[in-house]
Amino acid sequence: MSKKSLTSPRPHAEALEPGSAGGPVPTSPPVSYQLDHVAACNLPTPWAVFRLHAFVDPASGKEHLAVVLGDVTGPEPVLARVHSECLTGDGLFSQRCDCGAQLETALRRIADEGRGMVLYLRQEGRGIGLVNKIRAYQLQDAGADTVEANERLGFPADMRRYDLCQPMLKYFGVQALRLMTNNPRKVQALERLGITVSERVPIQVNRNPYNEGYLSTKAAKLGHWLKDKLEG
Ligand SMILES: Nc1nc2c(ncn2[C@@H]2O[C@H](COP(=O)(O)OP(=O)(O)OP(=O)(O)O)[C@@H](O)[C@H]2O)c(=O)[nH]1
Ligand SMILES: [Zn+2]
Repeated sequence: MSKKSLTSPRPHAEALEPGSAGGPVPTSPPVSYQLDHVAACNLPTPWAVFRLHAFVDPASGKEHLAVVLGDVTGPEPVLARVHSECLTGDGLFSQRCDCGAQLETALRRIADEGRGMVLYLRQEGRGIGLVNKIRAYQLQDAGADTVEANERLGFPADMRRYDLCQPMLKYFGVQALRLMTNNPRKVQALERLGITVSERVPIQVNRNPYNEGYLSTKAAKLGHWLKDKLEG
């Protein structure tokens, strides 16, 4: 690591507005996002051939994805996951968290039903960015928990925003979600945006020796609904 980054007073976060500091829901008013739908293609996976849609936020240049199966337009609630980017878990098989297993489970469940969507939001590391998440992991390797590590780096526990779900759901004509999550603040944040969450579907997978502490801290400090027993 360079001397400059070691002495940086506050690591630079991603270009997202700060949300709740691990509190109940983001307190700042929802931002009205204009997302551009740029392109769509087939996405063959082991479970189904999805449609992959690329959106761009013109203000920040940030790219977001929707992975869609079947006809999601209309009043029938859509089985959905709002997934925050985790390169280490989603792409590098990291066992430090449950993200990769949750993403796979969500896609598999949607394939089983033949209808649903994953909104893949590019807010890595709960909004602090990839390098800062690795800084946080370094602090966790030295004994901090996931919340303490963020705070020691000068960040709130969770900087994510969900405002950009609105234009994505509007694009597809989705009216209500059956949301796969264990995060009560995610449900509250979406409902605060006027998005109907008709059902919260638990998605508790891949508890292992490497993420045991991480999951316990999420339950204790971030209020996640996590029970000891895992689902399939
Ligand atoms: N800052 C930080 N971010 C992390 C850490 N572990 C995972 N993440 C990020 O956390 C996000 C996933 O959030 P989680 O808190 O695991 O889960 P959630 O999306 O709030 O809730 P679920 O819907 O139940 O999965 C991704 O953006 C990960 O990159 C960590 O130790 N520190
Ligand atoms: Zn993760």
